Amino acid sequence: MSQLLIEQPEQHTQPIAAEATAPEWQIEAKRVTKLYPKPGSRKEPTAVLDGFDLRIEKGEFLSLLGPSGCGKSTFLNILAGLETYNGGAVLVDGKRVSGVNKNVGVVFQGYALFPWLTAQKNVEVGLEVRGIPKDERRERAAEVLKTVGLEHAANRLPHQLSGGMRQRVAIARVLAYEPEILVFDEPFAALDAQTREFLQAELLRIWEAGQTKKTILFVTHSIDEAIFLSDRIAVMTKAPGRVKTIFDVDLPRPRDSTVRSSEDFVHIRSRVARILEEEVNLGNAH
Ligand SMILES: Nc1ncnc2c1ncn2[C@@H]1O[C@H](COP(=O)(O)OP(=O)(O)OP(=O)(O)O)[C@@H](O)[C@H]1O
Repeated sequence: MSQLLIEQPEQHTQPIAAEATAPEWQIEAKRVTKLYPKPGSRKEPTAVLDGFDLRIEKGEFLSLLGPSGCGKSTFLNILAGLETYNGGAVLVDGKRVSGVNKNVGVVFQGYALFPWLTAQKNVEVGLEVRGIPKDERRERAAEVLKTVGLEHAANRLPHQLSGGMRQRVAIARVLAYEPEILVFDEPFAALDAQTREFLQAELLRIWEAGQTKKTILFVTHSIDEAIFLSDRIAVMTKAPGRVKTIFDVDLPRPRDSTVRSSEDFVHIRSRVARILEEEVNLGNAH
């Protein structure tokens, strides 16, 4: 008993108010290092991430911006359990990431749909590998296709869908198995500007309507996309990447496209652009 008291003294002395307001970190990256072998050399690896620190709260929408090659996708892949890392720690719900976590859903830029399966079946397949019974699979897939506005296209094959529709199927597939965390790697980069803005608004609508908000890590090259969507934006340094500056996006929610022309939006855009340009220019100087 006395040992227990010695090991946990803070729990008895912390004020209750401080405990109630302490953020609940769902994702924690602490001093993460990732090395890749240099092409042509086995001995000298290159650091892609070095001292990468980031904390994301439960239910938060955080975007990651940074110069090309700074390690954004690398971190996303580490978080999803698709890549290993060499130093530091990446924790999800306080547990070290080791291998693919079924609580993390990933949406990539390429739609990665099976071309021979209908939209409905493409969504169902993700549920099948998770052992969901057939009837429930069918029901859930139809439900999420409705959520993303594609119930009319459920029986179409991917080649019969536009790029934006295909990306909505990819999002539906991930939403169907209800992960708590969603990670997006430039999901709208290949789409035309109009479809891109439409899907950004759709993504916000779906996320804001969720009973329990999912935690989102969103990798993008677009400052406007990051501002429109996010609670916070983390700007990375050039490689070896680490988080350089974090911006709070204090724009009211729910957001619609009118927010893009607001004074606050324009103001934060210039602040983020200045920090990002510093890094891009540093990269170009070498
Ligand atoms: N499997 C790999 N083996 C060796 N090097 C790799 C591997 N994957 C990525 N890299 C290198 O790591 C660096 C970071 O890549 P990453 O894709 O994470 O950057 P990024 O910030 O997402 O880039 P972009 O914005 O251009 O998509 C790049 O120089 C890339 O060439």
